[in-house]
Amino acid sequence: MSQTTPVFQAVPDVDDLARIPRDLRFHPTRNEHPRSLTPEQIAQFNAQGFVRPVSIFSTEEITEIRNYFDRLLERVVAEGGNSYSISSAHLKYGKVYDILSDRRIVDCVSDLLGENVVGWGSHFFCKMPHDGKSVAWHQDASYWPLSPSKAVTVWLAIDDADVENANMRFISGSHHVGHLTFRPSSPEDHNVLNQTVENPEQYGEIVNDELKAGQISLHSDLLLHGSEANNSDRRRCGLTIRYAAADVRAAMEWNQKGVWVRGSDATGHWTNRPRPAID
Ligand SMILES: O=C(O)CCC(=O)C(=O)O
Ligand SMILES: [Fe+2]
Repeated sequence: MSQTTPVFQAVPDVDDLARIPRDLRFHPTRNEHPRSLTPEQIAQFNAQGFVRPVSIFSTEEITEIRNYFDRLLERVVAEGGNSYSISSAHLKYGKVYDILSDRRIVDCVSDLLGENVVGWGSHFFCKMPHDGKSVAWHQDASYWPLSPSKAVTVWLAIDDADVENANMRFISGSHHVGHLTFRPSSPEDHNVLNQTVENPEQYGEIVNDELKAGQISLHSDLLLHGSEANNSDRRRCGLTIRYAAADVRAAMEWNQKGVWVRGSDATGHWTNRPRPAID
């Protein structure tokens, strides 16, 4: 297997995505005996499209992760990157691979996606104080060359995230309405990504995803969500970690991003690269 890390666009071209046939319907979770989540949390995921908050890392563990991220960000900025440019990080940094494959996180994800799961994405959304960047209302599945839409994002709070420093916000129940129409974001949106769904509140109520550092939320790839600009003096860093059921097919060579984190991938579609040697 090649040891070179392929380079993937964090945000693929809209026209390229439109050419890929995708089944973007919500697939409810049926799991009578969850291992880590409660039956109520499974029901909440099906009804509302998210589960939150779930405590994963202790104060000591998340402090260590935060210190690691601080050093990584310094390195990346010195090389010309920024606080949003660290993506597909599990293919480059062993420490991020370890978080993506952490048993406690994977137990929760597997309760939602089944016994065979790949982890394929890891992207830091680090809002520096007053950096002016928002994340416009969007559905993750709209950005991804994956089908069917059986994918879940774990948002790990590296810093405490709350209304003051612009936590992520969900539109409860919006995962039931299918793939929504969006417009290309305009410069005034100051969007980290490039799609904007208008009038989100017509699809459900806004829920603030306030999390303490070390906690996660999990959301469906069809759930409408976003976040406002961070107008506080506190940083708001989250690590988004993306998972899919192993029977999901990826186009644009995104299968190369996937590592097996639970069970197996009988078809060998996902490349399952080894842990990167450097942290
Ligand atoms: O961190 C944010 O504010 C948005 C992250 C996001 O869009 C996601 O987790 O899918
Ligand atoms: Fe998202």
